[in-house]
Amino acid sequence: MLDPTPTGLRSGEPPLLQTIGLTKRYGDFLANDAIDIEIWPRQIHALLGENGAGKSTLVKTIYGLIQPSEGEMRWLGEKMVLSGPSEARARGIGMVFQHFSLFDNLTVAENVALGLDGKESFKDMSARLEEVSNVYGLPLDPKREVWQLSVGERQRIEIVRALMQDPKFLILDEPTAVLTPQEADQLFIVLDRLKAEGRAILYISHKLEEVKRLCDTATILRGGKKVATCNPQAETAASLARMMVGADIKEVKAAAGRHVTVPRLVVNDLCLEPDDPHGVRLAHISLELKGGEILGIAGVAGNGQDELFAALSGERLSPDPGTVVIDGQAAGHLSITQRRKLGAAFVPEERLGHGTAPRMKLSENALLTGHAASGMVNHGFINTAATLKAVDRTTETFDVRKAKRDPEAASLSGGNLQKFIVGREILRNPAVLVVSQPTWGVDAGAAAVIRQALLDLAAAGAAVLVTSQDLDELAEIADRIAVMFHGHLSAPMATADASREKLGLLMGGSSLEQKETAHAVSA
Ligand SMILES: Nc1ncnc2c1ncn2[C@@H]1O[C@H](COP(=O)(O)OP(=O)(O)OP(=O)(O)O)[C@@H](O)[C@H]1O
Repeated sequence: MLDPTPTGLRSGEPPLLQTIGLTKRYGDFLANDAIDIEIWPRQIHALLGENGAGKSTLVKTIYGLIQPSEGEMRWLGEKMVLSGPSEARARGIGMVFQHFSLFDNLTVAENVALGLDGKESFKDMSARLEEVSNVYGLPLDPKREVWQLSVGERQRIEIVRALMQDPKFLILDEPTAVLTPQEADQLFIVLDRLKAEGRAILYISHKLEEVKRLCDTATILRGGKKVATCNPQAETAASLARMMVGADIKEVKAAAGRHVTVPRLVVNDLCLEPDDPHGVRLAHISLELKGGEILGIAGVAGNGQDELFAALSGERLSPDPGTVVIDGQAAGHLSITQRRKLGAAFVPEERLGHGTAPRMKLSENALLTGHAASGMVNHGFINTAATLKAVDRTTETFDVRKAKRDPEAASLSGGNLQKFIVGREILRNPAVLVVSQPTWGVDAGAAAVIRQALLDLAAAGAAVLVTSQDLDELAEIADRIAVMFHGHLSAPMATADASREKLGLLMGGSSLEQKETAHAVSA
């Protein structure tokens, strides 16, 4: 194994941060088991591991959010005990979380102000916010309210807020999980710049190709223990995955000769005004999805995907029932529960709050979406055993790792919660599944399990609509791909014809015809 310590840094200088035997217990469960890690300036250090391996636990300890059960941390060689994140920030440790800690009804600037230590006036802080966001090429309008922003823009707030504290060491928890390829490229430029400025970065990601491209060293956790330190550039994505999982990852395979049947989800000329002034107007959306098919919807976040999800799921009703047809029944005017009774299932993009109620147990969450169409409620009484059985089935099939049988949703690691939500809906055997970002934050092994389950669901006759910003994911599972831009949906094309370039052009709003005409004229 290569020595990941940059040359020249060993001569007497202590690492910026060092953990020695760092351990975190939850009851009998060891979330982190005696972890030693060294963080050096001018390095992008990857922290890799399966869902539930203990990555977030480790970085939360380093950021002072949780107290270690044993072991110690050293900052520039001196013992460091943190009573909370403000102490970590005071030393120069910044963190960008996987789940955003933003208040929806406050503006960008108000949110940033709340996360800072309040030593400057609001006006000065707003000016600095604009300056930092411009310097790093992460544009933000300080006056916009957060609920109006796409997930990618929300993440930008978190990053700018962390940069405004001028950190020496920045921790990023799965920063590209919700970004488009272009947004991710922009972020990599920012990270390279931060590294060149002499800062250290700890980078959690499940995207192994991007880790190989970006990171100088990697620490790999498995089951709460450190299992390896390596130079990711000298590894392959497959060898990194093997170290994480301890075994090879199965390939996703579509069933041969999948039977395409009748239309099960039809959208007819759906036009919908947004319910907020900055939302996206859905403009004449039509699509037809047959049983046995997977249709992928690509697009930059904030182009109407959320509005389309709301119109399909029944969170927004349409005045014309015929705009959404589920299994031959006009459903545009029906509620979520009524649509579920028709055999539809929905997985929204946001896991906490939208996909699950964070403070409720998994069984209670299973009941929230499953009560309409399964045996969880008998004559008005909740069948607790049935709700627990649903949790067990999901947990076993989708390998959801958790500390006890029926924990609160919020206690699950991000990827495990996603496996739970997607699994819960797939196991209901829906006729129609509408799913947004199915593998957001999910590790490579679990992503393969979820993608395979979507393919199997289609093979069993369901119509599956997948919205994803991950073009590789769509290429792997979708039969056809359409692109959303400014509330319009392009005509779906066969996945074999959907090159990254064609999709990228549509995602940027330029029509292919225009491009071709321009080519013809200039030729
Ligand atoms: N407050 C808590 N109470 C009980 N168990 C917890 C708590 N927080 C985390 N855990 C458990 O500790 C384990 C490690 O979780 P952690 O969030 O650190 O994993 P992770 O590697 O970051 O996973 P992911 O990639 O899914 O985000 C998980 O099994 C999780 O259920």
